[in-house]
Amino acid sequence: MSTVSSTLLAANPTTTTTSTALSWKSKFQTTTFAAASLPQLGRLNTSHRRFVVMSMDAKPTILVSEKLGEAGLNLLKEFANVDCSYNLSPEELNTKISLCDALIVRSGTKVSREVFESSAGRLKVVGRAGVGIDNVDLAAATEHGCLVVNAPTANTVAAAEHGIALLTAMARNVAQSDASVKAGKWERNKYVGVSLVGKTLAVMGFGKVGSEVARRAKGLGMHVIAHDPYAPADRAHAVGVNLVSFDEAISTADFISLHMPLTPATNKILNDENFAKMKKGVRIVNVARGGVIDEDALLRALDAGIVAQAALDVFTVEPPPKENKLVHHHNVTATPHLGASTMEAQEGVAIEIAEAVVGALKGELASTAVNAPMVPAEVLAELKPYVVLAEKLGRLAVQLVAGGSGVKSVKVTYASARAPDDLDTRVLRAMITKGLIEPVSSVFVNLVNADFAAKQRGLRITEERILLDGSPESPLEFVQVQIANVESKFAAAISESGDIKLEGCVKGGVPHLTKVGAFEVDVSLEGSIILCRQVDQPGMIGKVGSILGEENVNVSFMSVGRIAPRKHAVMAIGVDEPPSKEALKRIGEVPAIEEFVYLKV
Ligand SMILES: NC(=O)C1=CN([C@@H]2O[C@H](COP(=O)(O)OP(=O)(O)OC[C@H]3O[C@@H](n4cnc5c(N)ncnc54)[C@H](O)[C@@H]3O)[C@@H](O)[C@H]2O)C=CC1
Ligand SMILES: O=C(O)C(=O)COP(=O)(O)O
Repeated sequence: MSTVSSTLLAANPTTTTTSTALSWKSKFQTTTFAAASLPQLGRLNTSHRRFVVMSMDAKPTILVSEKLGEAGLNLLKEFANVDCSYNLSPEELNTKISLCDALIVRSGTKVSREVFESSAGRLKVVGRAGVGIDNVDLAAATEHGCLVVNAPTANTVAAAEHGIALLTAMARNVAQSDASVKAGKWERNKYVGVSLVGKTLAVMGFGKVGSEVARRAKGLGMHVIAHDPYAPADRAHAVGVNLVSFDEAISTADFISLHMPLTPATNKILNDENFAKMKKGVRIVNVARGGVIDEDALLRALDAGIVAQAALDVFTVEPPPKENKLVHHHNVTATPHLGASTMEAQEGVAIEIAEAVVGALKGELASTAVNAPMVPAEVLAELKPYVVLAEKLGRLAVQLVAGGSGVKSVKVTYASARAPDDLDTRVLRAMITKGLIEPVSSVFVNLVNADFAAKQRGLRITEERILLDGSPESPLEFVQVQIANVESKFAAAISESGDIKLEGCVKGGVPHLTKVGAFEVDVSLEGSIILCRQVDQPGMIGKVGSILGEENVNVSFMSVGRIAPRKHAVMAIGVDEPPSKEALKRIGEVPAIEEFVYLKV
């Protein structure tokens, strides 16, 4: 039996059984869901603990477009159909992608906007088997609700070791002299190198790789400084490194080693202006990304003798064109993007990315998500019933809006005894957004694209916290959703402030609706709901209950909230199956009922 956790990264549900969507499944797929893991599937008779959805193919398809370590491939194959197709042209990739639920790439595949557009919504996860995600159009991924995960740790040491290999090889002309010996020459005077000990190395980007390079360079007796606007000074001090300004780093260094990501801010950060600030005879190592150097400017700096040597693992265009002058420059050592290419790193990266991709396809939150909030598994487990509550409140609230009133402004209030930094509401906000948008549009919304989807619709969601006294044992006491400046098809849902207002909480792990407008109710959000406003009087529950009974609708909960005896009251009725039109008509005809609405949960 395979179980699927309720997912936050879900595909648009094509099945009608669930509101919080499934992951990669389509309505043709056979999957057995454990009822307990999918509370949103509705109330199940205990004799029907499983849902079975018929299928043509029970496995998702994962396209692996570049060579991946065997151990990772094996993990993928246990869960999915794996299509290893290397060296695809962009057109071939665009064609294939519409048949794939996940794509795994390294640095050689450009995952452009066209890839996401061509996938027509099927692609749910892009796994980058490595660190740099500059080859993935993250904005397009997010807009298409596609999660991007990377494998940020497994190749750190390999990249750092390659940096050191290039540093030492460059200083001692290893590549050039090797070529010379192989050409039958013996040029001992030509290849006199420079020493590293006592020299200053500037590590540009003091992250995982940069700090490992620094550690190793100190072992070689170098004086190491670093520049990284975001790195904490104490982490640098722990390695015996001083963080300095960009200008100080590049102007005092004998060697510069680049370890920052390629971003708009670091693009061509080493340019003519900055080469001019460097010590004459500086040596440069780049195992980061080709794009952080203006390659034409580097060529000019090499020719002018400002840069004595460069060792480059990465290039703006990979592979670089055959006639690339940098590659052929006698003072340049070049390797074909080998930083991560050790047996150990490739196995590690493959396992790291396979686990992340499979987890994401199963609907789990990835801890290496690049374009979605990373919520630790234990926090998510605790928030799980609130996640369901959040989506249901959004879904109910939007159904209360009268046709023609555009929803533009939503306020969400979280009441909790937890300190604000001890309660991560991003997931809840995303799920409320999902609930608000999905019933009234054709888009699907998940944790990845919720904020984007809201913004695109001009939907402003503000969040407020009510800090309660008491025990912070449960993360939330209640959640309120208010929609401002709209009319409601159920006038009683309008609160004193003029907004549609719903409030809910979790009781015994089950989400409950506890307030509609100014009326307190208590109905478990497991089936669907009928809300009736009536003049409070004896016998109302019986009347409506018997109409539903006669129409064969199972009532799960009934609750009446009133302002004062014999005044207006709101009755909330939980029903297991949708009532027929006839049943609803009969409820509307009960004389004391002033208005009613049927809401799908
Ligand atoms: N050649 C290869 O095969 C490999 C290349 N890489 C490249 O190395 C880069 C670094 O990898 P990690 O250390 O794992 O990433 P990381 O995210 O741990 O470190 C990057 C560091 O760069 C810093 N940074 C950002 N903007 C900066 C700026 N303008 N100036 C200075 N520092 C800046 C960040 O604060 C961060 O500390 C990756 O982005 C990737 O492009 C990584 C692995 C293998
Ligand atoms: O992890 C990175 O950022 C790398 O540059 C490694 O690239 P690769 O997976 O070897 O194509």
